[in-house]
Amino acid sequence: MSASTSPAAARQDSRMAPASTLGVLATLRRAAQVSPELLDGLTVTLALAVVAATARVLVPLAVQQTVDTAILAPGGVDVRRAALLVGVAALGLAVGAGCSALVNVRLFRSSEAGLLTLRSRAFRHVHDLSVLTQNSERRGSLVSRVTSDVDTISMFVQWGGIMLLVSVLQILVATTLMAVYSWQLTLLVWACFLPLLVVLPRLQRGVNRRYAAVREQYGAMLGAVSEAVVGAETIRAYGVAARTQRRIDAAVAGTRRAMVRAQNLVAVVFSSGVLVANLVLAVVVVAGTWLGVAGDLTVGRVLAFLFLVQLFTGPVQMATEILNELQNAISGWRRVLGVLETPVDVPEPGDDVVPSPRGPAALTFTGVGYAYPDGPPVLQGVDLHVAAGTSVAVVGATGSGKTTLAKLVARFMDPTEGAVLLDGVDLRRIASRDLRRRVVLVPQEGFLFDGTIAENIAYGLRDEGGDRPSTEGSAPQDAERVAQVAAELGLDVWLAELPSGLATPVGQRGELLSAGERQLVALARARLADGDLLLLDEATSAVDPVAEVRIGRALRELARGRTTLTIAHRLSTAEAAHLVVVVHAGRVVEVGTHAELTARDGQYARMHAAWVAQTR
Ligand SMILES: Nc1ncnc2c1ncn2[C@@H]1O[C@H](COP(=O)(O)OP(=O)(O)OP(=O)(O)O)[C@@H](O)[C@H]1O
Repeated sequence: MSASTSPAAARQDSRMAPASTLGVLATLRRAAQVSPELLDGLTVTLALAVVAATARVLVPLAVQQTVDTAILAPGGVDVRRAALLVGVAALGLAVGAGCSALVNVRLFRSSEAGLLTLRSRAFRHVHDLSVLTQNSERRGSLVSRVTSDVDTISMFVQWGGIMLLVSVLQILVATTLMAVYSWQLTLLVWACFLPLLVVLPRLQRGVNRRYAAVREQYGAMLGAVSEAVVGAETIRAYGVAARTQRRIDAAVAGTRRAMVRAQNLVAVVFSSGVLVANLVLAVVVVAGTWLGVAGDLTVGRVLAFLFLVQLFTGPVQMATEILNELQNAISGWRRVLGVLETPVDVPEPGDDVVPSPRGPAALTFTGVGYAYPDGPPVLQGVDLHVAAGTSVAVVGATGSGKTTLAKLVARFMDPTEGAVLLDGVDLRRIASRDLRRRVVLVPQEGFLFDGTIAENIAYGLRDEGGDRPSTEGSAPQDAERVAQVAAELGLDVWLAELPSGLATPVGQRGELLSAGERQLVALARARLADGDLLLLDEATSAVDPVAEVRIGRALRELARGRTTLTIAHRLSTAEAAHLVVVVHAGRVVEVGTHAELTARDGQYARMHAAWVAQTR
């Protein structure tokens, strides 16, 4: 659990202004608080950058001095002085290059360290956000905040920030030197550049907009292509290849159009920079010569001006480009800081924490109500007691609130009213490490990771310390335990049929296994996790009769001796449970044994009669 997710941190976060409303400086300040490494040794880096920028002005200075005081010296060419000046300039340039390299290395180090902290804090926080927030926030955008937004920031921090500084410094130093040589010519140079300074930022914003359109079109193209690949079977089965092709062609054409539009504008921006630079050179030559003839300017100074103008053009163009990058980085920072500020809605207990030791688990709902954010109540006034070691089947129409009930027990979110108690203790007072050890949820579609069956089962292993499940399962004792639970659940016959048994790869999300086989792996994983309270969301997907028998056997074995709450989609599960709970429109409307409820003329009796008529 990261420091940022403690209740105190969350409270502190909620007192601060949200990141999305912060100005540029405030965003940078807060970013520096989150990643203090970014400021490591910044003063030295800045000093080195100043030296590097100043060193570049040495060439024009040396040219002027060499021409005016060595080549055109009153007593004839002074070779020694010329050599000395060139030597000093070369030395200065070498020192400048060294400083520049050091600046890069130092910036790279501090920014990598800072961004590592930022990325890992953001990732851990995303992980700590409730399942609810992750759903509503769209997982994709959360992932992009942790990856591409941090990359945008990284681009700016590693390159843009310092280049902006160096560019501005270079412009200042070059202007100062130009002013010393000739204020008239300096004014002329600035007069030529000013329109560019006004127009460039606008053009640059246009370029940004057009590149945003390119990214959008590119995303649409990727979406169309990947959908066609994933849905290849359906496309072939329905003979809609031509239609799909047209969609892809349109997306490709859209990307091309957007790209051409963006590139056209880039060409305009680039050419206008070159045009102005050349224009300024011409102006300097003409005006410089004129001033020279009038006796106001030496040959060396005119030549130095030509070099200085070169030093001026690059930074002007670069600074506008970097200012844009700064805008992107600032919005990236705001988004990442926004993630860090999202309060954790299932906070860890504070001082009121109560230990929850292993052992038979009793579950109680007292006056539980729940509404999803901005939604109507989906559970109301739920009172229920499940005795330790018993099995409960929750039944009800689709959308009645069964899964929500189970999610509250797993503490994916907290009830908006009332409380859920484990052995009489409110879940909000139980440390998540204890809760995860005691409550194990088997979702309808257990997620399988790319790896072998054994590795996937081993996700159920817990470290001795408690909460971190082991993913390797490679230690000999782990492999033994994996094989043992597989045997206990009666999976050895199935595993023996597979080419590599437990070492069989499952593919991404388990796509190499059938739906029934994936369930078997998920059940073995839950068995290894060995909780006291089992939450089973019964799979609705149909499996073949052999798999059905295997799953049934594994389920019975898994549930033996544990408190079990099953969201039952098959009424046969309800028949076998100790207690049946009927949920209707968010309320518990009937509770009793199967026999009791069928004897009543209630909702369960009607559901059961309909099911019997359908299946038997
Ligand atoms: N993440 C969510 N955000 C907003 N509303 C939700 C969310 N999940 C479920 N709901 C709503 O809550 C209600 C209860 O849903 P729930 O999944 O608990 O029903 P269920 O009985 O498990 O249904 P099913 O048998 O189809 O799985 C539904 O109206 C559903 O639309």
